[in-house]
This record gives sequence, C-alpha cells and structure tokens, in this order.
Amino acid sequence: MQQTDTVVRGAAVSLQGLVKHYGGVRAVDGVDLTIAPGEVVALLGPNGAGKSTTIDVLLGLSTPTSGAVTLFGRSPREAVSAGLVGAMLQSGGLLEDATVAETVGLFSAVYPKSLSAAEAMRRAGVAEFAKRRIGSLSGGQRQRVRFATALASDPDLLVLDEPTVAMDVEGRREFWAAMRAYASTGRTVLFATHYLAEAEDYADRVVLLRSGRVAADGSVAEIGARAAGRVISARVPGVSAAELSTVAGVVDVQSRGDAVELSCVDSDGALRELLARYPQAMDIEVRGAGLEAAFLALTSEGAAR
Ligand SMILES: Nc1ncnc2c1ncn2[C@@H]1O[C@H](COP(=O)(O)OP(=O)(O)OP(=O)(O)O)[C@@H](O)[C@H]1O
Repeated sequence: MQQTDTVVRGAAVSLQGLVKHYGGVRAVDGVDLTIAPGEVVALLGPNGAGKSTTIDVLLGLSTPTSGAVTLFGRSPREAVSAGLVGAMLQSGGLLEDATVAETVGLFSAVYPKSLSAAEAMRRAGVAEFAKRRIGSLSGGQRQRVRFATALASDPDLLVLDEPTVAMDVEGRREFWAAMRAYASTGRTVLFATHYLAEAEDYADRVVLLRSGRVAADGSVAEIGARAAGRVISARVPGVSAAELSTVAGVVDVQSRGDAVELSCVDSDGALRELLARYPQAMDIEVRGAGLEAAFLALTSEGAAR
C-alpha cells in the first residue's frame, strides 16, 4: 500500500497498522490511531504496553517495522523539522553545565516561528530559575525545563511521555494549568501517563494500550462504562464485611468502620437483598466502577485481546 493511501487528511496524528518489533518482542503490534487537531488524548497502559515505543516511532526517533505514520499529513521528520511538533520525553538529554535560559534559547533559536526563550520559560513556569545550571535542578524542575523546550517552537502538536514524573503536587498543578492554556488555543496534545486521574481530569479521549495493541479508545466516560459492574457505597452498622460478601451479586467488599464499598456484578439485585437483609443500611450511593476498574479489567492478564 502506498503511504498516500493511508494518510488521513487533516489529522494531527495518523498511525496506520503500526508495528514495531525488537527481535522477538512485539512492542507495538498493529496500532491504528487517528487524532484530530484540537484533541487532548491520554495514552494509558501497563508497563511494557508499548506507549513509549509508539511515541518514539511517532516522533521519527525510531523506524517502524511496518505501517505508516503521518503528522499533519507529513512524515514525522518533516513535521518535527518544520517546528510543528514539540516533545517531552522521559530521558531527553539536557546539558548539565548550561543554564535554563541557554537551554531553552537553543531550542527557540532553531525554528522560524518559535516563541522567545523568555516566553517559553514563562509559559512553562521556569523563569524564576532561568539563570540556574541544569545540573543544580531537582528532577521536577528539569521536567519543567523539558516542557519549556517542547513549547519553544510554538508547536501545533505536543507529545508528552509521562510529563509529570518527579514533579511535586504544586509542580503538577502548574504543569497542567500550562498544558490547558496551550490546548485551549485549539492545539493537539498526546500524553502518556500512569496517573489515571490525569487522564480523567485533562484528556478528551483515552487510548488504552495492552501488549502493543489498542485495547480501548474513547472518552473517559465511555471507557469507564465498559468496566462491568458498579460500586454501592453505604453505611451498614453492625454487619461484618464477611457477611456482606454473601449478598448475591457482590464480588468484593472494602470496609472502614460502618462505611462499606461493595463492588457488584448486579448492583440492582445486590441493593434489593442488602436492604431486605439489613434495613438499617443508610447513606446509599451507586456509581459506575470508573476508569480504574476499566483499566484493570481491560489490561489484566486474562483480558480478551
Ligand atoms: N530498544 C528496545 N529493545 C528491546 N526491547 C525494547 C526496546 N524498547 C522497548 N522494548 C520492549 O518493548 C515493550 C514495550 O516497551 P515500551 O517502553 O514501549 O512500553 P511502555 O508502555 O512505555 O512501558 P512503561 O510504562 O514501563 O514506560 C517492552 O516489552 C520493552 O521491554
């Protein structure tokens, strides 16, 4: 198939039948993914699912075994050299002896329509330590410098591989505020994360990888709804977790004092029996099992491929 046949016109990211094998390891094993301009997409998956490999191939840092990759209809290398793509990788090399301002300045000097180094540093929240040497920074501060370098070309697509690793709570909050400001201008973001809350809070769409393949693709609500079952939370004074686990339809019980959370395969039936057996039950709420349960169900060893 010719590459022109596989390009999805207008897409910020188009991966078609992407395969990347390392010897016998099928790191990416047939991924199709189209991301429209303006989408904020979280890439989730357990360790070794193929997230970083997908990102490396997408950025042109590694050649696919087969399949086609285009960014805005161009090859990754063309898109990156044109300054359309900013990336923040887990192990981006930074020069230890350079200052933050020098480091960001190097990136902003490369591209024609780039931000000034001062503006990229302001947006990434590193201006206050602009004169410090990279070697003297904490892990979280280095991550924010990487973010500044990713913003330097004022890119249309940001690709972030576990961007908030090593950041403290405040650093994360500031990072996501900056990312939101960037995305609010209609630009595209693809980020890999292990923090499901980050996907829930910041992504329009979640792509769940498992063993190099897409196991689920949809909004947080859609994927959360795919987890079979619901959770009943309630207070049931005087009843042990062991007794509650015998209620039909309940598969797991978490308890703290009187407060219990019952994971159910049949919440309607469980609720009826719960109230019939324990009329003292109160403060009852029923909710979907959510993204975490879906993640576990869709990525567990026994999950159907
Ligand atoms: N350069 C390489 N040589 C050999 N195998 C590799 C290489 N890079 C990745 N792999 C293997 O490919 C698979 C996918 O790895 P990858 O780093 O893409 O997963 P990931 O989803 O990013 O994982 P993590 O969450 O741990 O970062 C793993 O089995 C990994 O060991």
